[in-house]
Amino acid sequence: MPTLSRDQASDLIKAIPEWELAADAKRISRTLKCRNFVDAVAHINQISVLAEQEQHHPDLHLTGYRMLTIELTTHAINGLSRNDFVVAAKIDPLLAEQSK
Ligand SMILES: C[C@H](O)[C@H](O)[C@H]1CNC2=NC(N)=NC(=O)C2=N1
Repeated sequence: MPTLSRDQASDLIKAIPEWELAADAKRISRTLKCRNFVDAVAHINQISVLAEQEQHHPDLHLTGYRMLTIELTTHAINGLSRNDFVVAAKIDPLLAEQSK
């Protein structure tokens, strides 16, 4: 699984504008404020089903009771692969009604 260069990552992230590329170009993340705690946990559960289907698993951080941060990196290569962008694009519709 090839590691994406910073240039490749900067290009791919244009297709998923809610996501941010880390300064070290090793991960992408999206943070959103959910309606409430139960909604945030529901999103985590939806994402878990997708992650199992894709066999690619994000780091999920639920902080401040309803702030959900989703981080994607490919642990096997300690960097970004195409898979991270594929899974991010599939997560977005699950979060469609949430604010940033
Ligand atoms: C065998 C299995 O597919 C691998 O261990 C997968 C599981 N999910 C994974 N998820 C992420 N984000 N990175 C990985 O390297 C990874 N490896």
